[in-house]
Amino acid sequence: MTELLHTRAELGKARSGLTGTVGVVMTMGALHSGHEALLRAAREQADHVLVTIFVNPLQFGPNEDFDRYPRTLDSDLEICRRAGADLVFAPDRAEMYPGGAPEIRVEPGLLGGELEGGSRPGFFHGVLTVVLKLINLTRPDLVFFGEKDYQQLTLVRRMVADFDLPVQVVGVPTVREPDGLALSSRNRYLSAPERAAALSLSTALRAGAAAAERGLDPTSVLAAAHHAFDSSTPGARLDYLVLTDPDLEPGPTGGPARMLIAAWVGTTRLIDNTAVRLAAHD
Ligand SMILES: Nc1ncnc2c1ncn2[C@@H]1O[C@H](COP(=O)(O)OP(=O)(O)OP(=O)(O)O)[C@@H](O)[C@H]1O
Ligand SMILES: CC(C)(CO)[C@@H](O)C(=O)[O-]
Ligand code: BAL
Repeated sequence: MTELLHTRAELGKARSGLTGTVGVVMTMGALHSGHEALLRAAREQADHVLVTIFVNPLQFGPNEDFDRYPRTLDSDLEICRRAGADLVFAPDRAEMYPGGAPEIRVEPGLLGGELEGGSRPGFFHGVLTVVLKLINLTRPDLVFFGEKDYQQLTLVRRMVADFDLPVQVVGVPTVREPDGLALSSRNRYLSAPERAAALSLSTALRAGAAAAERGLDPTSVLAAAHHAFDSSTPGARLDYLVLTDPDLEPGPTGGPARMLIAAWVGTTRLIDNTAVRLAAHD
C-alpha cells in the first residue's frame, strides 16, 4: 500500500515505522517513464521506497515556468502505487518553507554557476537547498537521481561528499522515447512541430558520440555535434553544447567524457547529455 503524506509530522511518523533500508526518489511530479526507472531502481536496491513530489519555488527564476509547471498528483500517485512505493511525501510550500524563502542556502560553488547555473541564476542554490532539506526530512539510505539532469546529479554527489551526508547517491541512466528524445516533464509543453525540432538535442549528442567513436579529436567531435544540431529539423535554438570530463571539469583529452546540451524549442528549454569515449590525443 502507498501512503500519501502532506506534512512533515506525518512523514516523521511514517518514516519511523520503516525498518530496513529506505530509497528516496525526489521529483517535481508530472511523473513519466523516466521517473519510473528511478522508482524501479529504488525498489530493487532498498527495502522501502519513498517518493517526494514538490515543485520547488526556490529553483525557478522570476520569468520561468513555476506557475504553469504541470501538477498531476492523482496520476502521479497511481504511478507510485504501481511501482510499489511505500510513502509519497507531497508537501505544500508552507510545509517546506514555514519561514518563507530561506535566507541561508547551499552554495553550489563554481560549477553551480556554469551551464544550467549560467542560464538559470540561483537554480542550483534552490535545488541543493531543497535536496538537503528533503534528505534531512526523509533520512534515506540511498537517493536516486536521473542522469538526464547530469549537472544536478554531479552537484548532489559533491554536496553529499562535502557535507558528509550519510547517504549513497545512485545515478540512473536516461530513459528516452524510441526516436531518442529524453523523457522530461516539460516535453508536454511541446506542439507537434516543436516535438520534431526537439529531436535536435539527442541527434547532436549521437553525432558527437559517433565522431568520438571514429577517433576524432575533441574539437572535431564538438563540430560534428554542432553540424548535426544545425542540420536537424529547424526550430531549436542552442543555449550550450559542451564536452567535459565525466566530473564536468573542462578540457578532456582522451578516455571517458561527457557531452551536454541545452536548447530552447519555442518557449520550452530542454536539456540532454551523453557519455562519450574520446580517443587519446596529444
Ligand atoms: N528521462 C529521464 N530518465 C531518467 N531520469 C529522469 C528522466 N527525466 C527525469 N529524470 C529524473 O527524475 C528526477 C526528477 O526530475 P523532475 O521531476 O524534474 O523531472 P523532469 O522530467 O526532469 O522534469 P523537467 O521537465 O522539469 O526537467 C530527477 O532525478 C531527474 O533527473
Ligand atoms: C531534485 C529536484 C526534485 C529538486 O527540486 C528537482 O530539481 C528535480 O526534479 O530534478
Ligand atoms: N529537472 C530539474 C528541475 C528543473 O528543471 O527545474
